[in-house]
Amino acid sequence: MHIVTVAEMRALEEQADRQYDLSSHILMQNAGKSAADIFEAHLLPHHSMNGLEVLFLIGPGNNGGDGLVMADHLVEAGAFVSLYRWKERKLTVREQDISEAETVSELESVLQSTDYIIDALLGTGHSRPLPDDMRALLRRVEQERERRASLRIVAIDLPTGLNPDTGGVDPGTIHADITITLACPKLGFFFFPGREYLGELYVGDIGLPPELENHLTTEMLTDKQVEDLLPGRSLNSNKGTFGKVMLFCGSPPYPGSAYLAGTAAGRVGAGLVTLAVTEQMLPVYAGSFHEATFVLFPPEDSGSFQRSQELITHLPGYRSLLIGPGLGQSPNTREVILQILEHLRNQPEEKRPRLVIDADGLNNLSALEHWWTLLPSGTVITPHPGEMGRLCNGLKVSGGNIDRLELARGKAKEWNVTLVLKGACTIITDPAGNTRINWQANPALATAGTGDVLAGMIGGFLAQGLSPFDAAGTGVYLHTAASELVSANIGDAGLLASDLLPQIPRAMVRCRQS
Ligand SMILES: NC(=O)C1=CN([C@@H]2O[C@H](COP(=O)(O)OP(=O)(O)OC[C@H]3O[C@@H](n4cnc5c(N)ncnc54)[C@H](O)[C@@H]3O)[C@@H](O)[C@H]2O)[C@@H](O)CC1
Ligand SMILES: Nc1ncnc2c1ncn2[C@@H]1O[C@H](COP(=O)(O)OP(=O)(O)O)[C@@H](O)[C@H]1O
Ligand SMILES: [K+]
Repeated sequence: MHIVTVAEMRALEEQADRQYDLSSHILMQNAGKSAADIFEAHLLPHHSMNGLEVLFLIGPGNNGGDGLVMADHLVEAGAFVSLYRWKERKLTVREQDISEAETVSELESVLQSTDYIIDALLGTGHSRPLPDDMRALLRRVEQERERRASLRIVAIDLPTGLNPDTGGVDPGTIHADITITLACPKLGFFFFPGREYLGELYVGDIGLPPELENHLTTEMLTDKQVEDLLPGRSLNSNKGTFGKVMLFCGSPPYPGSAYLAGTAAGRVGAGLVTLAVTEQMLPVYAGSFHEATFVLFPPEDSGSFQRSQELITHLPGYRSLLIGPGLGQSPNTREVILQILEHLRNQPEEKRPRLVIDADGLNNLSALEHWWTLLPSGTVITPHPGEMGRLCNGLKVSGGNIDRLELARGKAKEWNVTLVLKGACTIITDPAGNTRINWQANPALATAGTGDVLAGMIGGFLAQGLSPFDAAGTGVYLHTAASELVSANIGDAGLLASDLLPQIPRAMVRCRQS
């Protein structure tokens, strides 16, 4: 599903008119019908439209027009609809226009009884700050919701005052419980603070021919897309079919990282997981990770060449290699990484394992000038904002605002990598600028070790033959989907990274069933 800027959305609408005779009027009819259908489906199975009280706040432009069409459909389906036209200060209740003098008190009484308020004030045409009286109206709606927890607010296309290009919000913008956006999600939905204002997001089809979107390169990850990307599982398969993953991860202070990443690689379906560990570390893993095999690695005080050669000797036959989680930072470790990278660069592409570098793999590299020139092509890197900052010479990288999109795109191209810029609404972008953004945000994931799980999942998908961009997108999406399954039981705090592991296969099943 493509994500659009306002300019792209307008261009799509213009092209639909020019090439397919889909006038603005037709698109609006489709938009209003689609919003009504989504609203009705959302109500079921607990509520029906019959007798439901719905108040529409209607703005001066096409967003208001969408609201009017939607209102007609709701009336037909049996709802009690009131319309408040903001510009004209005019209220219509059950088809009766309320006289101007009484509008204010009547609006107040409708507000106090309505089940739903539909925000069709402004959509993508919002420019300039919201006028005071519109802010006051929205504030009154917000107060009413605070008073009455059952009141629900539905935004059409977007919550009024949210900037669809940047995710900025006007001080008057209120949180929607549901946003029914039209045709495509808007770029600003994936950035903060806007992301917090949308509630549940639905996308309404307005009948734009899909081929109009062919040139768009930014997508929202969806169940359907990930389902299509998941590797097939033929009946006649063996562990070789699903690829082997090698991990160079974990060190005495951080033993759990290798376990979390390795198990995650297995949980996404990789055929075999091997940990390259020192003899000192072996007992830690042998007791907890029964399925793994091990490459015994010389200890850190032996020469880096001896260490890297041990791993390199075992690499043939491995389809992916994960370097980094829990590795620690030291000159020796950095040397080992550099020698492994040199070996991979000198291998023909079809023979070498696909590489994922995370955490201390990145931290070790970021100390070097032009570190990216050392990477083999097709590498995936998975920095969180702090690691990204280090990779960018100490730049301060934001947790979630729009700046991070341009940064990610620019750096994926400059560094020639598939870049996973982690955090709420993780961005995945490749050197050609293709971008996928994860809509899911879950604060339960903000805990140590969840990044190790993600890196392992991506390694596991690479081993199964997915391209770097697809493996990264699939891993990111299922990682949050697994966290949602955990959160369904425990809420949004208290998740341990290891809780994700058994939920990963369930997240894949859910994706396939959706
Ligand atoms: N044009 C089309 O073909 C389609 C448009 N659609 C709908 O149309 C919306 C965009 O329509 P518009 O371009 O008319 O934009 P809006 O309906 O968002 O608002 C534009 C109107 O609001 C006024 N306005 C802008 N900023 C304001 C502010 N701060 N305070 C008060 N008034 C302000 C403008 O002067 C203009 O009259 C979309 O969000 C979507 O809901 C959909 O129906 C799909 C098809
Ligand atoms: N609020 C959030 N919403 C969605 N995902 C999140 C959120 N906070 C953290 N994450 C995800 O959790 C993981 C944390 O990884 P990272 O910061 O590398 O931690 P660690 O190195 O301790 O494992 C990343 O995949 C990140 O995208
Ligand atoms: K709106």
